[in-house]
Amino acid sequence: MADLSLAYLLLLTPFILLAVLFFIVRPCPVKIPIKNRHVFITGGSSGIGLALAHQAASAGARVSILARSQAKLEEAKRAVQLATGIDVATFAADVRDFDAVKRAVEAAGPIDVLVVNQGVFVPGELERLRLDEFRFMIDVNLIGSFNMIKAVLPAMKGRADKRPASIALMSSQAGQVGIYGYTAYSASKFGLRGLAEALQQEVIADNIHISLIFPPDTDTPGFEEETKRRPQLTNIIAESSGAMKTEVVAKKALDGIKSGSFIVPCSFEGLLLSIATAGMSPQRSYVMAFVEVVAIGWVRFAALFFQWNWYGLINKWHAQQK
Ligand SMILES: NC(=O)C1=CN([C@@H]2O[C@H](COP(=O)(O)OP(=O)(O)OC[C@H]3O[C@@H](n4cnc5c(N)ncnc54)[C@H](OP(=O)(O)O)[C@@H]3O)[C@@H](O)[C@H]2O)C=CC1
Ligand SMILES: CCCCCCCCCCCCCCCC(=O)[C@@H](N)CO
Repeated sequence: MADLSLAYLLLLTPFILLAVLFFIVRPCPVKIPIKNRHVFITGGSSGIGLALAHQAASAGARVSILARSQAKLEEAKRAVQLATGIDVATFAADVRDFDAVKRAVEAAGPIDVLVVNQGVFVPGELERLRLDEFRFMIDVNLIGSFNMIKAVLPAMKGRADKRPASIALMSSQAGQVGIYGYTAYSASKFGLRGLAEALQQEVIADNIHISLIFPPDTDTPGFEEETKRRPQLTNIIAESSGAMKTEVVAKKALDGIKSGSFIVPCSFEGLLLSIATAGMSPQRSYVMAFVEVVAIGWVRFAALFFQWNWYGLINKWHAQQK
């Protein structure tokens, strides 16, 4: 009799766990509507940002894009107009210049979905990177994101439309695990995670929801430039997660934003990496929370195998250099 109830309890454990998680996941699940809302994308003139502009416009959003080069902005505007028949608003500003950003944001009007996507990457070993190169990455990727969010928040909080709003940050898988050749880049992208976790607590009462997107290598114009000077070992290690098409990454990102997900992986390896690095991040989905709780030990085991493999590759590479 006692044996039988023990067996029942064991069988029931996953369901009990699922039920508990259903009630405790916070912040609560949310959907972010895109149609007829103002989506503002930084770095929207190229690569992932431009693909996002296309897809958001097709989904019926009012789209604004911001970047430095007026010429690239105009070209992007024409491309979206040609493909979708929709006009996007363009703003030329450098995210490092808070006053310029503030002026652009004020001219654009209240924003419902901010996608902080601008980013620069200069790969190279710390010893070889120049001082201005690592500062450049921290300034554009991290400080620039602070500037954008600080400029956008007041009007976003005061929006007339009280429906859920979103701030999405474009990190990278190199913002979940440090990778050879990416000291400064990884630091800038890891920084976004701290910013995102803390900010979510600060803005939840205003019905604003944060998403952090973690793409692997993606075939953008920026990436094409990067590969010209990427250290061989960076290439070898990054190949663990392959390369993705820009449109696919943009779709994953937009779906993640719409579903209000805090962590947004873009591929299967990305999903494993997100479980391995779940840490103390919020998780709104009780199903994903269940997967994390059940799988985390084995995924950590897999992660240690990746490290074993990477250090093996590094060793081999150095042996070949001799
Ligand atoms: N491609 C990849 O392999 C991956 C990319 N990512 C991240 O995704 C994001 C987009 O990357 P990707 O599409 O490849 O980039 P691209 O280089 O193709 O485009 C970058 C965009 O950001 C803009 N930008 C750059 N610097 C500034 C600045 N200081 N102020 C305002 N705008 C700026 C650029 O316009 P302009 O130069 O005119 O300012 C351009 O619109 C980045 O944050 C990147 O780190 C993450 C993982 C992988
Ligand atoms: C169980 C654990 C599974 C782990 C799989 C891990 C794979 C990690 C590979 C990291 C690749 C980083 C690419 C960065 C791309 C990027 O941001 C640059 N292209 C700059 O744009």
